[in-house]
Amino acid sequence: MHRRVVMPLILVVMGALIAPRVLPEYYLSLLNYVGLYSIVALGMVLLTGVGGLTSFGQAAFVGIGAYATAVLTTQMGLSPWLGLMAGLVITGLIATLLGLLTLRLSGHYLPIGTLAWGISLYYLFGNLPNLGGFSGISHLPAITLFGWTVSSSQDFGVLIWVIVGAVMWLLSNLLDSREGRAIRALFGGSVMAEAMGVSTARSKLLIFIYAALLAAVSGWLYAHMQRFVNPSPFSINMGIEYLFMILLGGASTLGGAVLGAAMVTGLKEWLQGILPMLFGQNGNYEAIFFGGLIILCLLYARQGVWPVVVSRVPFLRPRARNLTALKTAAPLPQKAPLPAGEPLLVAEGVTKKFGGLVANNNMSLTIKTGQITALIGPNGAGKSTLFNLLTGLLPLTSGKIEFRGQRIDGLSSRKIAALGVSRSFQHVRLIPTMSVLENVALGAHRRGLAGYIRSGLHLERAEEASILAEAARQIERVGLAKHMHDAAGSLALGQQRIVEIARALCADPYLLLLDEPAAGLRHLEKEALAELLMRLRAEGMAVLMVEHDMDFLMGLADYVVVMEFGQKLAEGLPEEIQENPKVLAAYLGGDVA
Ligand SMILES: Nc1ncnc2c1ncn2[C@@H]1O[C@H](COP(=O)(O)OP(=O)(O)OP(=O)(O)O)[C@@H](O)[C@H]1O
Repeated sequence: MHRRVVMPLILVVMGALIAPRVLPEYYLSLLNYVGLYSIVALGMVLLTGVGGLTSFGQAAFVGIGAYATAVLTTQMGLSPWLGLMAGLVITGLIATLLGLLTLRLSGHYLPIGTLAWGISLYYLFGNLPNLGGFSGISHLPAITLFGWTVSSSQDFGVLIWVIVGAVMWLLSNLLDSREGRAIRALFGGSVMAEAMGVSTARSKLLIFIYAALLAAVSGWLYAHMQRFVNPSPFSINMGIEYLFMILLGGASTLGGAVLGAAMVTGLKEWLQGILPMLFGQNGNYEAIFFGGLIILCLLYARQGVWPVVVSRVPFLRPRARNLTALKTAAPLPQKAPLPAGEPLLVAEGVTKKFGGLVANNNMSLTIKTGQITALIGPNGAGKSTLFNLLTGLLPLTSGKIEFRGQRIDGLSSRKIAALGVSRSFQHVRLIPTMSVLENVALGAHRRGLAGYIRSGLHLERAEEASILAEAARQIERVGLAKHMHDAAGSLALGQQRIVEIARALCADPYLLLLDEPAAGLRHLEKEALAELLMRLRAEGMAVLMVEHDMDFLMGLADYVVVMEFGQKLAEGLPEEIQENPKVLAAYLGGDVA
């Protein structure tokens, strides 16, 4: 289970059992609302806090869950459980459709898209025939479960908070899995995640549907608790309030979702009582207060209140991952090494134009197994562009690239990664808040199979242990064992580059592409990196490396390709390149050694 959630989960379960017996009716009903909002907010942690997709429209999915059961139970006489099923199916279908339409939008266009459908669905609830207009549908039946009629606040307290506990457990397991790492990788954009073999479109759609389904469950509970539904609780205002909750509590933490739901609900109740007394008249003054609070929160506690609470309450602190299971984990299957000295990747006539600028002009390159090929050239020569063309990050303007005899130009970076090409980036792309171990484990994404259901139920323990064991092995291999549990962002930049190499190795590639791996490394660290690359070469791995450090490179590379102005200037053995007059003149300025 997710280490971050153990204590919050225990608190929730204890609360679910004890609170209904001891709390007065008013507070119990308030607590029930906190639970209902928590279910929605927990989904938003997955979607927004972890996945980075901001939605203002979650309240509309709560409405679909509520209206589906309201219609089926009052107009067709069906059981609330069938109402729940119908609500989930309808929500799933609508979320799939909306997700396919809006998740392609990036940046601020996505939140604007969610506003659009959030508002549309709200007006649909008020205007569709059979939904009772803006006065709504009443007389919903009670939920019954194995002879237990869930009707009093106490009954709902138990049901709601048991569901909150179950959702926290499912999400904590999911976040701690291979799929969870893929979701976290979405936050920094899709480039790195796709290069690690993650289908970002799939991950985005699935978390969108997951969050929508949780909202629908909350709507179902709400409808039967109130025995009445009308459109007002599903308006865009409520969608914004759900966002407030996770922002205040801590958008990327499950404990923060529950805390945020409690804070907003409690504060709103208190302010609605106190502010009219201060201002001498009724009005939505609490909205002004919340606006101010959010600004303060964004200024001074951007991670929300939960991390502040955790830092002051020792028993809430995350515990280090128990690594004993990794020692006995079965190794992941490995690709058989290829015979050394054979052409692995062949690029011919590769041209890339950015408008009028020709960044790569008729470039050709052959990378062989068991060899380290260096790609050098002055700044702006087109090396990184060539890297991006070889790894499918950019489409070619013309030319062809073959990998193991198969055309790969035109394939997505994810498909190219799946064939056995793994890379590091010129500008490090790690998830800074995630541990080194988890960052590296992301490299093995394609070597695991567990999906959302198995991960949520934590039925993938053996596979997860194998993935983490492989990540730990690669971290030890690159010499960063003592930083295994440190947050990747806390490492020096040079070390972060080495973490990227470990992550790339975790994919078990045939070809490793390293963009300036020695930049920022100290002398001893460079020596260790050179040793590692030589060992990889001896194992049959092909390496293509862009590097500016000539001392490091010339002692290591088997073959050097020199680029200038997007074209190949020269290629050959390091000693030939060091004496090539064209290279000396154009690039090395006469000082190669
Ligand atoms: N996405 C892009 N859009 C427009 N121009 C680009 C783009 N990417 C690169 N370029 C241009 O293409 C040329 C080659 O850039 P590239 O980054 O490939 O060079 P480089 O050899 O890797 O340089 P450096 O060593 O500084 O990283 C540069 O003139 C750059 O400005």
